Amino acid sequence: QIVTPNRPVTDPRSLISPINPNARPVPLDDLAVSRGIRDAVFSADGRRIFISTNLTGRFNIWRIDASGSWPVQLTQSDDVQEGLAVSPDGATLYFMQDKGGDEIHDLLAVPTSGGEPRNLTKTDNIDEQSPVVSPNGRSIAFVSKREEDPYSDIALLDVASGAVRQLTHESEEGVRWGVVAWNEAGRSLIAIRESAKTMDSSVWKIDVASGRAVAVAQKQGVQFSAAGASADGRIVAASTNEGSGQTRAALLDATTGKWRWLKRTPWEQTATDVTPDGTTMIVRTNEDGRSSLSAVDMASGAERPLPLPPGRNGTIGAKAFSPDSRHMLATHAGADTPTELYVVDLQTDAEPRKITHLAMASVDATSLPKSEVVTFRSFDGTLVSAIVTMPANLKRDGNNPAVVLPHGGPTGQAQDGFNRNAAALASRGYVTIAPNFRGSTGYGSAFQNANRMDLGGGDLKDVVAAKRFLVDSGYVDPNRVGITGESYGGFMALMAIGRTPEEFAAAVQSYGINDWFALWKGSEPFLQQYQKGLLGDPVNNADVYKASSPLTYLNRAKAPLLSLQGANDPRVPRNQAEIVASRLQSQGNVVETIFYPDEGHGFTKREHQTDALKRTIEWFDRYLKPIKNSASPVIAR
Ligand SMILES: CSCC[C@H](NC=O)C(=O)N[C@@H](Cc1ccccc1)C(=O)O
Repeated sequence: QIVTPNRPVTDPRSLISPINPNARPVPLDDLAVSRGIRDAVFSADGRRIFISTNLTGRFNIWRIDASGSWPVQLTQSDDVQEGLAVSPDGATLYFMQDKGGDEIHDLLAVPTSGGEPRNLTKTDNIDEQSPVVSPNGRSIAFVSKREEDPYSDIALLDVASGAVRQLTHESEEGVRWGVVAWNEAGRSLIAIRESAKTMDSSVWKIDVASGRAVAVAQKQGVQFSAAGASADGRIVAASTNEGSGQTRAALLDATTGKWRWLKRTPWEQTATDVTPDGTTMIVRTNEDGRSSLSAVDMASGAERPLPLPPGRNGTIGAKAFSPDSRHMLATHAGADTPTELYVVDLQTDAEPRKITHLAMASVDATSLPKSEVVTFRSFDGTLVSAIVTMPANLKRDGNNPAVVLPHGGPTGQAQDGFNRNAAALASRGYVTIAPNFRGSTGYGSAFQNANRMDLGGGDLKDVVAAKRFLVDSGYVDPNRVGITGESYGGFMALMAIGRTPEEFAAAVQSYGINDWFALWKGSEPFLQQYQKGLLGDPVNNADVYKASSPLTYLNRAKAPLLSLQGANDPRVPRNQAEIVASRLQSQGNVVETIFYPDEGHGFTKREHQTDALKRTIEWFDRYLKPIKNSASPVIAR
């Protein structure tokens, strides 16, 4: 049994389908057309906000007045544009862009008044990401990774000449650097160095002139991160999992090494941002998938909760603040509330101002199903939490269909925000459950590491325990439960139909892993290190790779499978889905595979998002819902 934050176990019979005369299936086109946000920043004078959003079906950059206005489109492209950063003189907006989801980004610049974007890097085999502009506007710090390297570095771009200087010189496989903030009026940078293999991370201060890097917080087996520093660079807004294994935020005195902790909580607490004046640290507390924000005075340590409604709350972008440090951009979402952008006043308790209206009018809290966080004991007694989205107007008669939604990563977490699949399914009568199986983040390092060398073992048993929790509620028919997920969630769906063929009656997997060894051979070197961290060395641990691969169990699969796959996916390439399809076809199983052109790891183009959502719902309707006028399900089991 793995120790996680103590919380009460939920009685499955306490789940209740509410009576709601307004409840109706949310139109799938309306759900798919409801826009998302990838990034947002204030302009240099604080009067405007730049947002990367897909109003047109493509993630381009739009400009609005900070007081609220009709959005003006600044850039257009079929490719995703994000990583926004504004020059201090307010004239230029920097951003990053890849090609068809290939994850090899360039840095670009566009005049904030509009005009032709200029490609600043133009490198086909170097990924340049996450620009952060120096206080004098002359340099841009960014993360740079050559395609063939198993590590990434920080580099500086001289804005006037376009010359690039490498600031760090990493040599350890699987290590990547990240820029946190410019410090000491531009003389130094605060940076993070993290290992994809061990997940250790450390905080560094880098002298910009000499490139000399000094560790501010570093220890083997420990994660340290930082969000920024006070104006004099002395107090660092930091987080660490040292000791308990659970992440805690603190104010770290970089000169004495002394940590000043916030009030204790068993839940994951992370320093996410520091205001430009260096006085206030923003902290996000993630209580079992529900996150809240607070502002902490960096001199006194006094903490003040920010008045966002319960749900999934966070800051957005590398620079979430107005230049006067008074206002902050935050996102809020809930099961019945699609993600929107808010301006929070850090000096008053005024209600945050919603400045986007991204959702269609029909995607609205009066008709959308609600969620609740539940906890159950898994096979070995370990506490596992999950987000249940419950349809309205169900009878507790054990006849309803359900779908389990495992998340990606595996180092990730299902959170109590807006989930398109959950909203579409639950508004059509499916009970959904998104379990935080072992391997998830948010419950401490012992839980996070508990599926290493055992992918699709104990974590799959947690997923099956989530299904049984729903069945024990009395609402769900155990023979009408499906499973769907993306990436690692797709892997879970494949593993589930192969290893536990009696449990799931239909599956939809999106860009999931089928064969870890084949994936490792074709992966770029940095991802190879992440995989080594999860499964060990592929040659010495060939048996672990085999035992953890769905391919090993597909001969036992019975459930009809729909696979959705980006044709350009650089993380889980299309041949993973092709091999699943040919194996299942040769066995006579029902299998259908759809490839989306110009898409990488995740579908970003509206027509593909719409198609994927519609096919997913149709698949489950076909295989999990009873034939009209008949009591038996469509598939013979
Ligand atoms: C430090 S690299 C992290 C990779 C990332 N994991 C996040 O938790 C990721 O891309 N995971 C994929 C699954 C995957 C795992 C290993 C190799 C390729 C893909 C995901 O999105 O679930």
